[in-house]
Parts: sequence; C-alpha cells; structure tokens
Amino acid sequence: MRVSTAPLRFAKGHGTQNDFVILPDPDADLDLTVDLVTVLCDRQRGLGADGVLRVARAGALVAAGVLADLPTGVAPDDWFMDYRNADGSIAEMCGNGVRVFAHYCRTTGLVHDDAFTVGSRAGGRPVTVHSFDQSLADVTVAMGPVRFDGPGAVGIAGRDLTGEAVDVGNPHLACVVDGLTPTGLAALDLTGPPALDAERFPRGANVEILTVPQPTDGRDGVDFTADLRVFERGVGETRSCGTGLVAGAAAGLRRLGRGEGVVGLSVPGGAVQVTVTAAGAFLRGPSRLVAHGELIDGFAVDQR
Ligand SMILES: N[C@@H](CCC[C@H](N)C(=O)O)C(=O)O
Repeated sequence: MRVSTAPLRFAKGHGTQNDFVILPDPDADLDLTVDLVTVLCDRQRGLGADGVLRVARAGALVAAGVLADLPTGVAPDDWFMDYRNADGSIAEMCGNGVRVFAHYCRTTGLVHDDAFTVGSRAGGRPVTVHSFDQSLADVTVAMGPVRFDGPGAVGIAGRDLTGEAVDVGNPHLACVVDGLTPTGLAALDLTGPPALDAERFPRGANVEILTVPQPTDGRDGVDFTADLRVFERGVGETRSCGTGLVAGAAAGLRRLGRGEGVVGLSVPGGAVQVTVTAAGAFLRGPSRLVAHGELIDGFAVDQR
C-alpha cells in the first residue's frame, strides 16, 4: 500500500450510473494494490464504486512496470485509463469509464482539445467531447473493432441462455432473448453470478441480456432500440456497461441479419447510442462528475 503521507486525491463520477473512483496519478507513483482498490470501491468501508480509473501518463505506467509495453495506438504522453474492477482485478477496457475519464481530463485541464486519445490496455481509444461543464459531458468513444467469437451458453437468473461471444477489447457473452419484454427483463434476478464454461471463456466474461432490437421511425438517427441488463466480470450487476452495450448492440443487429446500424439502448442507469460499422463501433453517452476530494490518511487500514 502507498507509503507517502501526501493526501490521496480522488474524484467520483459515473457514466449512466456505472460509477468510478478516479485517482489522478500522472507519474504512476501509486501502488494500486487489490486491497486499495477493493476498499475504495466498497460501499460501506470506502467511497463505493464499480471500478477505479487511475489517470496516469502511459509512458509513466511503462516506466513503473504497471504496463509491459505501450498498447497499440497509445503514445507515451497519452493519458492512460488504468482500469480496475471493484474486486481489484484488471480489465482491458471500460467504455463508460473512457467517457468519464475524458470528461475528467477536459474539466481538470489535463487536455485542452475536444478530440484526443485515451489509452487503455485494449489500445488507444479516440474520444470526442461534444460538450462539457464541471458536472456533465456528452462524449463519443471510438470503441474499435467488434469481434464475434462464436456461440456460447450461460446459466443466469435461473435460466439457461445462449448468446454470442463478443470481444470488444474485453470479453462478453451477449444474449439476445426472443420474446423478452422490457418488463420481463427488469424482473430478472441478477444477484447471483453467471455459470460460464471456464474452458470456453478462459478469461471469464461480462454477460449481457437484451431484448430483440425493434425498428424505429429513424428519429434522432437511431435505427433500432433495445433494453439491456448486464452482469459484469469482477463486479456483479451494474446499471450500465459501455463495452457490454457495444457487444449487445452488435449481437442484436446480427440477430436481425445486419452488420451495421445505430442502436439506442436503455439500461437501468440511463440511455446511450451505439453505432456499429464495418470498421468499428462508436459509443455516445453522458458522463457525470459528482465530487472531488481527498482521502483521509489511514482510511485503508482494517476498519471495524
Ligand atoms: N463497466 C465497463 C466494463 C468494465 C470491465 C469489465 N467488468 C470486465 O472485467 O471486462 C464498461 O463500461 O465497459
């Protein structure tokens, strides 16, 4: 755990209620241990969050040995989103996290342009900040390619479901369920962990359940709408998951025999828009910053 006595600064934010503790650490000085992440994310002992976003220069993370190399499309001076799940595990990408990260960089003056690249373990992710103030931003993330990895099965919510394994930098199983209504989706019990075949999913997977996308009249440039819930690897059910929304949109379009389209998705935490093209996917949605603060020294010591 961190030995420095300087107070640990943080911010708190969320993207469609997928919430994060943001730790500014430009030179990657912080020893971001599993214990530190889990106590920060604990909703009783810490600040409470689905994950942690460390804000560091990519080159500093390489120098500190946190990253072995710079991922594709990431330059040493790029701001890198060092993402950790609430259980302390490392994930390759976080779509909602990138929106919140970009908002944080913009409001704190780390970045002075509206278009820049955020580093992630899955590679560089170009962002466009359409609008922002201290509290709210509207951000599009170029999420890169969407790769289908074949069919998969899962036991979840007392049901056996099949879906598409989808790689969006991190692994997903997106289950588009025939006949499922938004009300039926809302009634599912997602408190228990999904049963996944460990040989089929050696890295585990985030599991999405969604309704079959329905066509719209093209209003707001959206071709289809669907409702989605997600059980995240390393977290549990969250109110939104950006990479999961991209995986779900791509699987939903595929179910309709389409490789491209714009899907408006509703999740328990809000709504986003996903554009799937042959070249890659784009995720557009809100970011909210809710606090900037300082942790009290010793906060991470065993608390009872
Ligand atoms: N909430 C994220 C995804 C975070 C990582 C995920 N739990 C994993 O382990 O892959 C998002 O918005 O994409």
